[in-house]
Amino acid sequence: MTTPSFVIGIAGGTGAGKTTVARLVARSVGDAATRIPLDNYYEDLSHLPFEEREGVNYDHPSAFEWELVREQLSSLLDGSPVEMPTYDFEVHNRTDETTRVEPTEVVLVEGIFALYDDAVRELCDLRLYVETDADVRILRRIERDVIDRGRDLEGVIDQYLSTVKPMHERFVEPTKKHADLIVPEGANSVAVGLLEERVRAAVTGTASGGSNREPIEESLGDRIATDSEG
Ligand SMILES: Nc1ncnc2c1ncn2[C@@H]1O[C@H](COP(=O)(O)OP(=O)(O)O)[C@@H](O)[C@H]1O
Ligand SMILES: Nc1ccn([C@@H]2O[C@H](COP(=O)(O)O)[C@@H](O)[C@H]2O)c(=O)n1
Repeated sequence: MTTPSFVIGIAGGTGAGKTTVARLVARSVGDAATRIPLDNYYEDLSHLPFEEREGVNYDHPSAFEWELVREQLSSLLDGSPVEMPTYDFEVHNRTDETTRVEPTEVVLVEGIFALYDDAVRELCDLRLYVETDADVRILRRIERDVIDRGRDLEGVIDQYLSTVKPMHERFVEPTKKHADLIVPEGANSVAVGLLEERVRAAVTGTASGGSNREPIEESLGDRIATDSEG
């Protein structure tokens, strides 16, 4: 049985580069890492017709099934596999299928609200906030939503102005204060390289310290005291 030893939370605005960072970092340790995209945990809206699902505010924390996120992450950290929901952006709903996720050494939880929920944050050893300017993010999003998510330009712009932008400012950006590290631009090669080294060390068991399950005062306490003694 594998019990994950290193959990990374990757938050940031839409289009910031969270998924790209998570993919690159996960790839560097192959099967030893699992990605948990929080998008898969949008509430099941099967009870609503498509036209109503189209109008939902998907950038409010209440759009997510947090109980399921907490439950499945805890199971993985206890070494048990989970049946992760899957999401279809074209129909604004979960699919009927789930993906079996086995616990691995490294777990990467990524999504706009990866640092929002207290319990989820507590489960993370390293918390990242990917920070990219809003103009770059909207340009990336337009391209992605039109090409990959079956949206039209007018709809993407309307959604951005009515919910995505205000919710980002109200709920997503403030979670930056919970980050241990801020990653500029997304797939920033220096940051990704350092993260790759850190997860490789976690997998080979050579990592020293740096776990946030231990409060900073405890992990750095001696060094802070020594430094202040001059
Ligand atoms: N540093 C970067 N420079 C240029 N493009 C990037 C960078 N990081 C990510 N991207 C691109 O931006 C787009 C959005 O990235 P993605 O990882 O899907 O964002 P998020 O998961 O935060 O919504 C993708 O097309 C990705 O290839
Ligand atoms: N049916 C949905 C569900 C979510 N969204 C948008 O996805 C964004 C989060 O995903 P990122 O990969 O961009 O981080 C979020 O901003 C939602 O607006 C959607 O458009 N439709």
